Amino acid sequence: METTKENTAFEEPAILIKGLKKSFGNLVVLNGVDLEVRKGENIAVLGRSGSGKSVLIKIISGLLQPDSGSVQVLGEQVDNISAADLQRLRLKIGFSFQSSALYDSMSVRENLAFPLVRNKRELSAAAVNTAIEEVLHEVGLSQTIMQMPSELSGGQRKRIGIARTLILKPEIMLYDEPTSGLDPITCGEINKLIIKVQQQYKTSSIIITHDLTCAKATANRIAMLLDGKFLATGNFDTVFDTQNESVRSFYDYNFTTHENNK
Ligand SMILES: Nc1ncnc2c1ncn2[C@@H]1O[C@H](COP(=O)(O)OP(=O)(O)OP(=O)(O)O)[C@@H](O)[C@H]1O
Repeated sequence: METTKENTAFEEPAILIKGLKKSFGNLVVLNGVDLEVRKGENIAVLGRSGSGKSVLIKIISGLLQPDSGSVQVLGEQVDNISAADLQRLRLKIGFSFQSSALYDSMSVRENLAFPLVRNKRELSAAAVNTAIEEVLHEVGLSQTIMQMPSELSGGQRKRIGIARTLILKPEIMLYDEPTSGLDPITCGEINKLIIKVQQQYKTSSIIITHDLTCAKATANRIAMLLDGKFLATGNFDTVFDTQNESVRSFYDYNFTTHENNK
C-alpha cells in the first residue's frame, strides 16, 4: 500500500502550533515549537528519549497547558478553550497508546462497545453491534470478538486498541510508539494499518516513534525534535540528507542498526 507523498495538496491545517514553550521548573522541554499538520496528513515526530514528544501530544490534546504559544486543533484554540469545548474536541481525537490501554476484564466486544456506550448514548444496541463488527473487520480481527485481551498477541492488542479509537470516527489520530515491542513482521502490519486508517478514515495523524522504518513507511513528513524545537521537517529522505550531526547520529544509531539487524 502506498502513502500519499509529500507534494500532495492537503487542505487547511488540522493542527497548527506556533511558538510553543513548555518548561517544568528549570527544565526547558519545548522551546519555541512550530508545527503544521495538514488535513489528511501523517507526520512522524522523532526525537531522543526525553525530548518532549509526549509532552507535545499532551498539549495538543489539552491534557497539559503550554507556558506560551498558540495551539490550534481543528480550528479550536486549545490553549484557551472551555472545559465543555475541550471535551467535545477530544471526541474527535483518537489516541493509540503504547500500552494499547485495553480493559483486561472486558472481552474485545465489550472493549469496543465501551466508548460508544459512553459517548454516543443515542445509538441503538443494533447500531453498536454493527459498528463493532465493521471496525473489527477494518483491523482484520473479526474472529477475536469474544476473546479476552490476555488471549491476544501484542500486535493484536495494538490493533484492537486502534479499533477502539476508530469506532468514534476521529478526525485526528495520535499514535504513541505504535510499533514498540513488536517483531518486524508485526511492525509492518501495524504500519499498513496506520496507512489504511489515513486513507479510509481520512485522519490527520501524529506518529511518535523511535522506529525509523515505521516513520518512513507511514509518514508523509518527518519532524525531528531536538533541543526543544523542530530542527528539521520534510520528507524522510530530505530530513536525513543532511550534515547536521545530531540528525545524522539519530539516523545512524537508530536506522542503520535497525536495518542491519533485520
Ligand atoms: N508532568 C511533568 N512534570 C515534570 N516533568 C515532566 C512532566 N512531564 C514530562 N516531564 C519531563 O519532560 C521531559 C520530556 O518528557 P516526554 O515524556 O515528553 O519525553 P519523550 O520525548 O516522550 O520521551 P520518550 O521517548 O522516552 O517517551 C522529560 O525530562 C520528563 O521528565
